[in-house]
Amino acid sequence: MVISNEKSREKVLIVGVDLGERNFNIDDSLEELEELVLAANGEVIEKLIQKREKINPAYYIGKGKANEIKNYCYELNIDTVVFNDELSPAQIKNLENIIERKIIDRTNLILDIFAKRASSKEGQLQVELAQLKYRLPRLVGLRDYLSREGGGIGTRGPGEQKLETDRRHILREIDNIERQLRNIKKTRNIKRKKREKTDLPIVALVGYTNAGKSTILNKIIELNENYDKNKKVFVYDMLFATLDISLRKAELPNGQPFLITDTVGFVSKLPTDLVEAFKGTLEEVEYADLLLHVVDASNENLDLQMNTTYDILKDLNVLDKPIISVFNKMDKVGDKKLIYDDRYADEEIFLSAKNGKDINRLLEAIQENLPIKYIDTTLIIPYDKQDILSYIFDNYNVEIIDHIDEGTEIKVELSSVDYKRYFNYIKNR
Ligand SMILES: Nc1nc2c(ncn2[C@@H]2O[C@H](COP(=O)(O)OP(=O)(O)OP(=O)(O)O)[C@@H](O)[C@H]2O)c(=O)[nH]1
Ligand SMILES: [Mg+2]
Repeated sequence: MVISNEKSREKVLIVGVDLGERNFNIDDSLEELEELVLAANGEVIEKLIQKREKINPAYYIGKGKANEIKNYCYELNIDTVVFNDELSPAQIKNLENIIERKIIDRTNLILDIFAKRASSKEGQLQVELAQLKYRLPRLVGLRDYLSREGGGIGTRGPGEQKLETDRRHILREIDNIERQLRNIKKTRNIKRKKREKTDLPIVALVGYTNAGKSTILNKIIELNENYDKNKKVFVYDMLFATLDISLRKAELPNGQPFLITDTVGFVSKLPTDLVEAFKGTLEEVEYADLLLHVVDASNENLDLQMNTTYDILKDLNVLDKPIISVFNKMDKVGDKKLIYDDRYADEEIFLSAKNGKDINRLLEAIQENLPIKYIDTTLIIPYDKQDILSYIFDNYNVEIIDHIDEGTEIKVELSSVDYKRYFNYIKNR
């Protein structure tokens, strides 16, 4: 049980149904639900499991069990009851009528967490859209707490703003958001085209929620900021004027510049609607040259979490990219033997994001696995720089365009390292 000192946490009772399915462990699943509740600023006071042959279409659980929950809520001073699956509008309404507490299902809970975490404009719009679509058929069941100020879990939009409750307003808002998203997509395609011209390799961090993706990203950026103090790498700043903020600049030990992007964490039983909604933000994964699959090695459900991530990556059609599995939080593992089945990784690396040396090892692993990219470039090499010209002739297929006053004009596909090295000689840069 989670003990919290924060008085403001909502008191939550969680409920799961065990249908005895193979490959499904109700205890693991509820443990994860408890972590999700915590992430949504709730505190789990009690858990209930009901074994059933099938889900009750009217109440999800049995009607008798619902009455039992009502009593628990009264005795334990529970604010909110969270169910481990998505509930139909009718189930929510019926449960509310009996239990007389706020009823939240797994989908709504996950939407709530995503609403808190979405940071980009697009991510926020996508979450809000998914929330409004979820809410539309459930307005009757969700009663008055939806419109209440500070209604807690399940009532907050991105940035904690209050979500719309009027049906006609919701429909108009859905239209409005969909239009905004179409525009963002257009802009993104234009930006991507610009980026493809410079063609820096992209590394995407993917993995289960709480695995340590953002921590690793921040450590890599920090390391690079330390390098940057001694080096003036104006090239980047210029490139970055045209990039999304979700893509950050970094450099490998050999000087190769690359872009790195964080993604939203995956969770199991991710509602299908939300997977669709998030395909947009996960689009960077589709354009990545290498995936860092971050896993929390200290988590009991390591294998389940890795499989969940791989299922989503399979869905996105990206399993053929180079993948490095990063087993993070090794400081918490101790002597425990890790049991998992990692079919898709090209390399596995074990580390602790908090350790700077480990981050250096990770950068080396990226360097080894990152496919080299070549960039179509036109250079003008001054006549007094014959050494550069001969280096390029020795290492590339070169097409001589012209001999002009400033030097020899050549066309060549440079590796990104050389692109950076000879940046000063690029024509019309
Ligand atoms: N002990 C330990 N804790 C870590 C390590 N790396 C990250 N953490 C902690 O794990 C928690 C989650 O880290 P995040 O970087 O936010 O995880 P994330 O994968 O970005 O999570 P989502 O954004 O929710 O998907 C934080 O409290 C980190 O401080 C590690 O190597 N060791
Ligand atoms: Mg994160």
